Amino acid sequence: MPLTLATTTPGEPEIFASLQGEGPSLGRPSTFVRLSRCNLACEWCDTAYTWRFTGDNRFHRDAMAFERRENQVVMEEAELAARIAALEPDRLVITGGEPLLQGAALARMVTALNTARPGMHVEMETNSTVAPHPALDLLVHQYNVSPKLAHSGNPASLALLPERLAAWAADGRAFFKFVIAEEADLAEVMALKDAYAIPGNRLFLMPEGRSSDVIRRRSEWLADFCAANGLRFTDRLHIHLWGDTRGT
Ligand SMILES: Nc1nc2[nH]cc(C(=O)O)c2c(=O)[nH]1
Ligand code: SF4
Ligand SMILES: [Mg+2]
Repeated sequence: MPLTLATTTPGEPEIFASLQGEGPSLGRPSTFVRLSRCNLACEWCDTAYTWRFTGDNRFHRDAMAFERRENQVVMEEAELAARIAALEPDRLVITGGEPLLQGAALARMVTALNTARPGMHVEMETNSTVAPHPALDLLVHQYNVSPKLAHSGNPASLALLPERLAAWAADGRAFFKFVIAEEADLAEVMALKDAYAIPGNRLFLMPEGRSSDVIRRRSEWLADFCAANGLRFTDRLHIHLWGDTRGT
């Protein structure tokens, strides 16, 4: 089975070289691949074009519906590996949507990539709910794990899976990245940190926002909270640089 990618414009797969805008690798030149589909539905999702297709009426604050045909493109693993190998960065960020939903195909793609371009650093963005396919797990250097809090609108029974959270907490490759919109979200993070013994040096807080202004406003109190509690702060560099646009 090939991979289903998101698109920048109809028919064009979302594969691009940029700077990692979030988390422990912020600022590093990286090639991004965005896969389509997600098993969650966050109210403030900034990539709803990966999952909120016509007929899907799960709540989203923009209530946008996307035509599946214009927003998905299917690609063979070898073709994707060749496109990544042809770009400059020696780091790959696989994102979505929820990329681990396509774990077996991703394992085949990264295996091909390792032949075409040995030494690539492979970083995976995930919403925390899907166990990595065992073959893929052997090929990933870093996970950026973003469990979704109550303000995402997802029921905790879908978004916060104890077995998964415990597994990520125990994996030194996994960096947690919580999206924070309100000060009320902080108590929820601290409870998860305690419950799963997540070390502060692997726990990032990131302001929710799709514009520089909103991110800046929330950063003021969020950065103070991080400093006072031994947690890491991450900006959303790509939003400041390029705004909320596909392919950046
Ligand atoms: N530059 C850049 N950095 C990112 N880090 C995580 C991203 C994502 O959408 O998962 C992302 C993205 O879309 N662009
Ligand atoms: S988990 Fe990520 S891709 Fe899925 S709905 Fe939430 S923010 Fe969007
Ligand atoms: Mg994003």
